[in-house]
Amino acid sequence: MTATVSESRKSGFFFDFDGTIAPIMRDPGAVLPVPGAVERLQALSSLVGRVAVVSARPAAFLCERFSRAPQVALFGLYGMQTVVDGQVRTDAEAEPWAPVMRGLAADAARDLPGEILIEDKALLVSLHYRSVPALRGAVERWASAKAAELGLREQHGRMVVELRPPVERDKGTVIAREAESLTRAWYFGDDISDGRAFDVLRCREEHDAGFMGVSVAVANGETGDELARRADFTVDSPEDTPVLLDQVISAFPGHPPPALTLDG
Ligand SMILES: O=P(O)(O)OC[C@H]1O[C@H](O[C@H]2O[C@H](CO)[C@@H](O)[C@H](O)[C@H]2O)[C@H](O)[C@@H](O)[C@@H]1O
Repeated sequence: MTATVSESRKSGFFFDFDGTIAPIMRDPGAVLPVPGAVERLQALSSLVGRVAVVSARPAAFLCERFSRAPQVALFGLYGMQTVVDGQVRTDAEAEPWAPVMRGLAADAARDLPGEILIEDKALLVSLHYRSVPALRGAVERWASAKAAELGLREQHGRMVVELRPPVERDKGTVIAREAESLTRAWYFGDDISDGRAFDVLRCREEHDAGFMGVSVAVANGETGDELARRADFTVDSPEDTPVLLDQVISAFPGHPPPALTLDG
């Protein structure tokens, strides 16, 4: 903590959304940040050089959830979307894939059982089997075949398989770029895709003696303990992330943590 406080303007805090600062629920559209998370991120953003949310959610969804934290940077669809001056910008390399992804969402609706929730995020299609875990194998086989047929990338997550365009964007590439000018970077995540950000921080540390990366895993039985074993710290649930952030915030002189509120 001291190392971060002493180089606060060259420090960054980066957060995954679902399962890290938001609870896991059956209906993705109903998810809000856990109580106090938005306030903690906003408070941090006035103390350090960079605070950002790096998620597979669309940037527009993140804009709604973080409207009360205007200094927090938002990266959606694994970095294929960014928000600049309140406007969502989509990666020029990814955009031409929109028709392919539209067709894919239609194929999924036609081919997969009705219990599979198809989340069509324009440039990313998520196939959720949370309500019928027994269909995991069938969904994964369908997704792999489609990825091979259309030249797409597969990303596995918590009771979900996602398909996306083959562009070089993931949580690791976002963190590598965002942390370039920083000497301290913290990343909080709960899922397989967050491992890429952990890797980038570890690699940068190995090659840059002046850099310190801190990986924080939010434990859960679905991802297993692989991410937690690679983390510097582990918290037990998304609700515990604001508690850890309180410790970080209170390490800054004259900055007691903000009061928890119940509306996220
Ligand atoms: O990068 P993230 O912010 O972690 O987003 C990853 C995916 O999160 C969401 O799915 C997960 O959370 C859902 C809501 O709690 C849950 O129903 C689902 O089973 C989880 O996989 C989101 O719906 C996806 O679009 C994101 O890709």
